[in-house]
Amino acid sequence: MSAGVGVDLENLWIRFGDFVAVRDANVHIKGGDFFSFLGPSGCGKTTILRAVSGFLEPSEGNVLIGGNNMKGIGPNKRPTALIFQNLALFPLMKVWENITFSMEIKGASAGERRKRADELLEMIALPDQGDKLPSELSGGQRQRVAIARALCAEPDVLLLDEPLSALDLKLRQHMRTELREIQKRVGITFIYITHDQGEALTMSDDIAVMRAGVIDQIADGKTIYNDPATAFAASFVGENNVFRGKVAKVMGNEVMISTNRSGDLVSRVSTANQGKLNVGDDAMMFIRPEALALAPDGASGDHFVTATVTHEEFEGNVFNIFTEGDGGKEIKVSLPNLGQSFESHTGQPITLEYDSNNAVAVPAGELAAE
Ligand SMILES: Nc1ncnc2c1ncn2[C@@H]1O[C@H](COP(=O)(O)OP(=O)(O)OP(=O)(O)O)[C@@H](O)[C@H]1O
Repeated sequence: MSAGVGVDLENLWIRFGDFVAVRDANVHIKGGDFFSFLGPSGCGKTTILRAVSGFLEPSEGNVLIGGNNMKGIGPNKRPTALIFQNLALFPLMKVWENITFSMEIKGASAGERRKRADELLEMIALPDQGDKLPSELSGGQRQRVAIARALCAEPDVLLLDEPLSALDLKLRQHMRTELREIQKRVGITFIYITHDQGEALTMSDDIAVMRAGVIDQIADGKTIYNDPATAFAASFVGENNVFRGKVAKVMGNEVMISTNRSGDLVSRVSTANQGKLNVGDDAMMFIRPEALALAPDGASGDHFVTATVTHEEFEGNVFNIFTEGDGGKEIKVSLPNLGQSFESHTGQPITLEYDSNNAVAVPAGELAAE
């Protein structure tokens, strides 16, 4: 088992002509971690992966693998292996031959190759499947074979470019667990890129949230979900309700934000922004649908929002109430279904309460597209 080799991006800039695809990225990926770059299409994730694998030279800055600067080192000389969405297994080769293709090129004997293939098949939980053809496996099994093939070359770092996106939803969800388990077993560094927040949250030790070439936040999934650093991170990862306004008062790590429609609201300031929100600043407050609750009649104060219910839906595990709130923006409330009866509120005004610890304020900024 490898101790894991770290990867560092230092002041990395990547330009295509005048277009800046990656802007001053600084990332430290710990050896043996499962690290994800998460962001919408076109934000620069693949470009970063290409710079790590050596298929692209950065315009400025450095890529370090295991502390070694990779400048001028070509892709086949780097201790990395890359897995794409398109697996490209050789259809006429048996599974074990596919897995050990890199050894065959180096002249390893059939006996050695078979032994290594069997070890790797064990690793990906597909023992006894080596003599099949790729077409005799399921999509998820083929994906695991592609991983085994990449691992056979004994990379220090495995780079995965949206490897699950061609699979159907159920399989994709199942493969998250599989991938994470394989990564723990081999103990090498995985760098994963995805636009799917569910994948990033379930598998990663740490996540870099990217927006238009810029890394907004690097943290573990729980921190990004509960304590986002920017309006983009708050709105891209998970569902969130946003309230816009100006900071009316600063009270330690809390602020009071005055909004046009909902009055004054009190919120915790996200950790990354503590001390940075001042009176008069444009701010955004985010509250998750599950952090809002129906308030008892006659509630008042600054932990309450009033809104009019537009429609409701029953989703099985939760009952969703959609309301028109601040500036006509929709506010969603998700109440857990604990077997209680739900009274319809459609068309009625309601009051929603929240705990200021579950609300988070950041400077006003760009929101993720809906
Ligand atoms: N060779 C290139 N020449 C010019 N522009 C490029 C080149 N490669 C990428 N880009 C641009 O750089 C930006 C980032 O591209 P990149 O492929 O890294 O995005 P991404 O986040 O991986 O998106 P997706 O999830 O759609 O793959 C895009 O706007 C893309 O058009």
